[in-house]
Amino acid sequence: MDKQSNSHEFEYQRLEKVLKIIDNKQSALKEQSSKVKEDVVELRKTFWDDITVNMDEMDDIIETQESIKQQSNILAQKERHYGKNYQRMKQLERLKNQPYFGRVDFQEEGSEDIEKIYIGTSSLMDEGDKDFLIYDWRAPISSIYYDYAPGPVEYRTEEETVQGEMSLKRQYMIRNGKMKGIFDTSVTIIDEMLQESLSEAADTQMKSIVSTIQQEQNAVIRHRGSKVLVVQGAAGSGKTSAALQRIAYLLYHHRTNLTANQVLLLSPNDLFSSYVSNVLPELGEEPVNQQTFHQFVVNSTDNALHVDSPFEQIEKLMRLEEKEQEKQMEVIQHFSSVAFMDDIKRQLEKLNQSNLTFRSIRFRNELLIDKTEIEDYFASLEKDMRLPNKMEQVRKWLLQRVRAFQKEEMEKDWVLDQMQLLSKDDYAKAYHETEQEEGESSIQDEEKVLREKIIRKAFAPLQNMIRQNRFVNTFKMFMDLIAELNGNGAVQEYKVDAIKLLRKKQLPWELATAYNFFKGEITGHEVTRPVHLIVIDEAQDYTPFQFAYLRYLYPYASFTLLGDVNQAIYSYASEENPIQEDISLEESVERIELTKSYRSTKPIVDFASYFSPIDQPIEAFERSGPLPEVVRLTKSISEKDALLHKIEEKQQAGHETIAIIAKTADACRKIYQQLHKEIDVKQINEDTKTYQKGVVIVPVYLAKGIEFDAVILADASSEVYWHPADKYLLYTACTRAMHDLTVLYTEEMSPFLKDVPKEKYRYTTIVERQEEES
Ligand SMILES: Nc1ncnc2c1ncn2[C@@H]1O[C@H](COP(=O)(O)OP(=O)(O)OP(=O)(O)O)[C@@H](O)[C@H]1O
Repeated sequence: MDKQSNSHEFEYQRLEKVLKIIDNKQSALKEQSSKVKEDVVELRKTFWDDITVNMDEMDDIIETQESIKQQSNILAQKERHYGKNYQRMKQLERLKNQPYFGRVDFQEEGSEDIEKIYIGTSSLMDEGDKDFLIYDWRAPISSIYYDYAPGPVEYRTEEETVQGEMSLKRQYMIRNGKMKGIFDTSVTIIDEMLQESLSEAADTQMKSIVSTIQQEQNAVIRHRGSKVLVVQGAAGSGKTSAALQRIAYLLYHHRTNLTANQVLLLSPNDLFSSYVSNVLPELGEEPVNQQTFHQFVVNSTDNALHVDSPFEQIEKLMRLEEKEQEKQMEVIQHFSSVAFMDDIKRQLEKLNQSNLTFRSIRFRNELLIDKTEIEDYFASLEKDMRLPNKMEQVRKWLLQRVRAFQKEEMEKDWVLDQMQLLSKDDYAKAYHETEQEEGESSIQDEEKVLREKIIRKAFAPLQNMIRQNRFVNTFKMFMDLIAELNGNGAVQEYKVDAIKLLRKKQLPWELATAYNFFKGEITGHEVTRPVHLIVIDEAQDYTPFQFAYLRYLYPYASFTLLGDVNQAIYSYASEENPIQEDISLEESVERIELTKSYRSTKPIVDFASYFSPIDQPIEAFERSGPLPEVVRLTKSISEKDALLHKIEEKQQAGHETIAIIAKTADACRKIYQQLHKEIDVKQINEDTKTYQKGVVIVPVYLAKGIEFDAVILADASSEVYWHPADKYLLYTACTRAMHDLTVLYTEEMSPFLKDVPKEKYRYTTIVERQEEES
């Protein structure tokens, strides 16, 4: 082994050398960029100078067009070049802070040489652009760093599997370009770096985990093969982190056929979206299209509808009495199933063979085309044609009919009346138009132009209405479908209330996906952009119907689903979700399980594991911390005082992000009312867009996917968390804590907490502060 190149001295010198090269590259790039910028400015200024505009003959026109095109191409090329330089500059800036974080010495089978592979967030070549000084973490060879300890190793490239021997594996802690630590490891990735990273305080933005990716996470990130990858991962096992790294990995490896705008990342709420928004840019990638499923549904539904959110659904449900709640759950489950989707398909089949509900077409309060005429035309179309194709025919036919009306309407008096209202400018334009077309302009020609203009404008809304298929009343047909539903007593009862809501143009969440599916099957689904990769985080919160809908909309896209069956907070809504093992998906699906939990300290993971609703392996990363505290509030202390006391305690312990988690928005509001005059505290609701440090009050379902230094669970009494579905909420709430967990209750603790052995937590009773202090 080459002792010299392993010495720390060598590493310090190398770091200096690499930083110098980065500096040089930056200077060169700056110079190049300012040159390109000057070129762009100059080219924009003189764009027309190099073009000879000649419109005399057809040949001249073509030549002129050609030369404009060429000139635009040169400009676009230079602008692209400038954009690329800018991106590279940002990459170099990041490398300056931390050029690399790992090194492996690798000898390929059959080769004499041992290569020193340094790994960082992006690659760097030497001055002559011959050798890699740093390999991008996504390069094929970099995978051995994440997958192996020193010894025999292999990695896959697009073409082959390369085998060899790893003789050294080293980690560097480099901050602001300064070497802070060097660690050699003989097992997989050494824990020191991970320990350091996990012991840090919670941040308002998620960090990339590129330097400490674990082997099982690497399998998720680099997975290829099946079109659907399902990741079941314990709370805090790095699912979201791995999902974002996977997107960065795929964008890097499929540069030519996958761009950021072809990726759709579905996240649980806006707060979460903002929390993770920094990771991809930090990895040097463009942000991808990120939406909640609710936004996704709203975007493709009728503008006039109010679509309830899943949070409204859960809140409504939690407000109901036990018996009513059971009924409503039954109803929601009915509408969440793939069986209901099949019902809709059957209903559509029937509609296709009979008729749809159309709206008559009117213009200026006059009936232009009666709905019965549209019905007759629809009925005359070939029976076997699919509904969206029939609708296209109807659309074309209607537009044709409208064009004929336009001609008739041209001569009417109202057009003349409107002409009087036109401006001088309009008249002047009409004059020029006719002059250009006819050579000279006559009053009659001008009037014709002006009449056409008025007609075009007047008919535009009608044409839009036809293009947007508003001549077919999908919403009314959907209401009819709901009204005619068969189903058990609960569904029958529900129908009545649902119809009332629908009449008010309010779409309950349990019907929202179904309506979009129904509507899309009639008028065509609004899939505006090509999407090649869909990543669904918190996928356990999707109903089978919702997932089937996405698969149906994007049959050619690859899917990565990440979730945790134990955090199925909508288990109220559906007993099934796409993360479950026994869910049968049509095609081949590969599953990866992440069992190690990184977020919380070992005592917190151990504590929560006793009330995880489903028996799933979870292993805590060895990080110590205080035992969770379970506190009974006696009658002598108010909730307000108890909370203030606990918050102060956490602040004194140095925690910066402290969450008071309650079950419902109502409970959060009450707590906020009690505290906001006493301390600086923020209430998080559905509309909260950004995550801030400090003390926050948040309902469990909005704390999903996020983490806090300390969590205080406001009221874990038996009357709050009692239903089997509450167990998921309790588990989700407690696993948000990184370093410190406190659970308060009054009178009797939740039955789920009673399953935790006493030695797994500190049990205290809170008494009034004055008493305690005296
Ligand atoms: N390999 C790793 N290196 C450093 N930190 C990690 C690693 N894996 C996970 N973490 C950290 O653990 C925490 C939890 O990660 P993440 O939020 O991705 O987990 P999750 O599985 O999505 O959690 P949950 O389902 O409970 O919301 C984050 O702070 C993340 O940075």
